[in-house]
Amino acid sequence: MNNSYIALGSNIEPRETYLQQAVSTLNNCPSLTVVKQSSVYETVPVGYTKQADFLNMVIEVASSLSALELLDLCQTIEQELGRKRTVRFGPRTVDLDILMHNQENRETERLTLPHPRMLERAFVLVPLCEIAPDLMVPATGKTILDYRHELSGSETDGVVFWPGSNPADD
Ligand SMILES: Nc1ncnc2c1ncn2[C@@H]1O[C@H](COP(=O)(O)OP(=O)(O)OP(=O)(O)O)[C@@H](O)[C@H]1O
Ligand SMILES: Nc1nc2c(c(=O)[nH]1)N=C(CO)CN2
Repeated sequence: MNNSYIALGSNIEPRETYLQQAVSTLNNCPSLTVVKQSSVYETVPVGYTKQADFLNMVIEVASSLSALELLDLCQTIEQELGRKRTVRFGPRTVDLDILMHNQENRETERLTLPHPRMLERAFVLVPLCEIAPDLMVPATGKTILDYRHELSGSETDGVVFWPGSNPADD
């Protein structure tokens, strides 16, 4: 079994529905189980800032898929849910980024692991820290909680708990 973490984001309405559809489509795949899911957070856009706020969350999945098979699956789901690639870092119905796949470290044209921007993104680290604070980041000797502590107050201020989304409330 392989253990992976996936970050989900949406900033085109209905944002919450897009996130839920992506999670249930993944969970319906026979080769994959969603093991944990974070709360949803509303987050200010990072990078290309003239766009609507995002909803972001992170999930942990167990699967028999290789990292590239998981990337294929994530890209198929993005396409099914109507994602159009126009502006780099721009608006999207749903974006699925593979953050980590086991403790794999790789840098290829199609796939870099861990995700190259995950450790500087409050919209990733806050939800990831909720479900995996003790997860070790390959080749760093540091945990997600360590990186979460390194975020500035202004970065974490842009990540706000989205009411009603805590899976423990179900
Ligand atoms: N860990 C990864 N997870 C998902 N895609 C990746 C990863 N590493 C490299 N890629 C490649 O990045 C390409 C661009 O992805 P995408 O369009 O989702 O980028 P983006 O969401 O605009 O920016 P970002 O990658 O910073 O979130 C994909 O086609 C994919 O091949
Ligand atoms: N808040 C927020 N900002 C972003 C996001 C995102 O998911 N959330 N995704 C980006 C490209 O993947 C660029 N900027």
